[in-house]
Amino acid sequence: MSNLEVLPVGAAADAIERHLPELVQDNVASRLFAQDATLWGKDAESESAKRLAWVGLAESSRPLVAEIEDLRKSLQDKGVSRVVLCGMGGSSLAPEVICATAGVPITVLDSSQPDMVRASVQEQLDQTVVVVSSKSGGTVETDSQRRAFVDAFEKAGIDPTERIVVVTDPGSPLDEQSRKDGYRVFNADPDVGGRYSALTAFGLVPSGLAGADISTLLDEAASVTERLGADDDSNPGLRLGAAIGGTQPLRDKLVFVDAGTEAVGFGDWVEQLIAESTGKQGKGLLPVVAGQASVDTDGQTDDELVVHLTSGDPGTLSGDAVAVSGTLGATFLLWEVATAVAGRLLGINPFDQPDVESAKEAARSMLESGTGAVDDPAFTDGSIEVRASGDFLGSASTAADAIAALLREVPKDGYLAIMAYLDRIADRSLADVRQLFVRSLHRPVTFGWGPRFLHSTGQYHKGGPEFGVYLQITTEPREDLSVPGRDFTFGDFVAAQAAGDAKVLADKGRPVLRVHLTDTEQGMSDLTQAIRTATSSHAGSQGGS
Ligand SMILES: O=P(O)(O)OC[C@H]1O[C@](O)(CO)[C@@H](O)[C@@H]1O
Repeated sequence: MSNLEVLPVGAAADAIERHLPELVQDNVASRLFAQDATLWGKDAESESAKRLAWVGLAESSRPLVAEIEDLRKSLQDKGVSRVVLCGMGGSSLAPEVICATAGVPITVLDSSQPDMVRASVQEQLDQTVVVVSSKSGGTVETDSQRRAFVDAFEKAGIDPTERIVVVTDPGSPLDEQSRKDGYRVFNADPDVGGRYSALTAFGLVPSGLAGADISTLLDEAASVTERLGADDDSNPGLRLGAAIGGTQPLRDKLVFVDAGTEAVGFGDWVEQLIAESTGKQGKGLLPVVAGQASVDTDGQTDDELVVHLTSGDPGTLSGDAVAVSGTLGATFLLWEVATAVAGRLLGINPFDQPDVESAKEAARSMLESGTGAVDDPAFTDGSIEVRASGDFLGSASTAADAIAALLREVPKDGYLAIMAYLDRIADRSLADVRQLFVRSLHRPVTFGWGPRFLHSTGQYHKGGPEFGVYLQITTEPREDLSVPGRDFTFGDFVAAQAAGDAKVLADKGRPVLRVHLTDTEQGMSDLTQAIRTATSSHAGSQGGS
């Protein structure tokens, strides 16, 4: 495989032709690799100045390799071979892709859903090392997961400081407390933001401990650093940035299709990078992670650009699309450059996430007051409680009618976001409903597991264009779980996160339908049936298939 290829057709090719001369003339690539913070305008300068060190990680992360490999060996000598990663968004998405692509096992716990936490905490503790990753050290999901593991190790008579490794920024509350308590701490480069941190300790420590070849990953990024920093119209980073951020009219939905890439689950990583970097000030690009679903590309809409993730020859491309191939390390760096370039073309700061805090604040206040997550349902249909913001429900009295009413709210340039606060391993079949909605709506449909998506597309939902419509799915945990040392349980917390996010969206006037499953198994079956009924009636009403 070549180490990096960007092949555009249609609107993507036009965008490159239109923008490349200026990007080259303005020395955007060389300035980016010189960490020039002025590339995104005055307002973005102070944030950008402390968020550009990712351009040099292929070299600056090199010393970590030996440290991580030594630690892996010493753990293996003690029979510790199971790696669990506790972290959200940029603190866990890259290791998940690196390990899946390398075919090495890792358990990524990026949820506050009690059943998921319990499953991770209870399994093979005697063989487990836990990496607790948090740049800020303040993410409540990660802190709660850490507390659960410390408690479990202590109850099993295992010294937590022997089995928990911390990755965080120097000087974070987590850094100071962990060092004081005697934990092994890896500090990450503080001048790299979470979603750009794939090649920092956040990406390398958990992946290296799990057995991935992190030295080669850095070699792959190093091999393309010169090309990506060149003020040249063959620069794949400039080309991809122009393709995704410079179409006219803007194709602001990027449909990521797995077209043979060897990078397993790459869409989930690039989704956070693009959504959280560009979705703000009412603008942004919405990643739609379609996997291998051709239904998303059969009826490409005029605001979609298809991104084929390939491992080489993409075959004959049609429509408005771009094919991208490359080694994993090279492709991480390519997309980071492309997102920074697209941010310049879109006129936004690609390094802040101003709207994420609003949902965290809403969740905190609900936890403290113990209200909000339990407002009365509009009605209950069997095992499904139905709540809605706004008055779109009308006379709906069944879950199917409520969903059909929500579908009628999707604007012609809008999208539907499904946000499922369930166990993404045990309940993974629920993700299949996305395609039913795509077939019926013929509009982009995203599916995110909660609370994981809050650290990815969540910024876009709240700060991006106001044409989203939201279906939130929550459930009663099979069994709740306390958070040691806190006055709330994981069940309280995930309910408050869902209610808080729904409130922030509703306060922005967005249509939000909240379906709560009072029994997970029965509820998933009833909900899937209701979705089938609603999507077929919606398709019928549109004269569609
Ligand atoms: O690494 P931290 O500080 O726990 O943050 C986790 C994630 O939450 C966010 O800060 C907000 O979603 C992301 O940018 C980040 O990757």
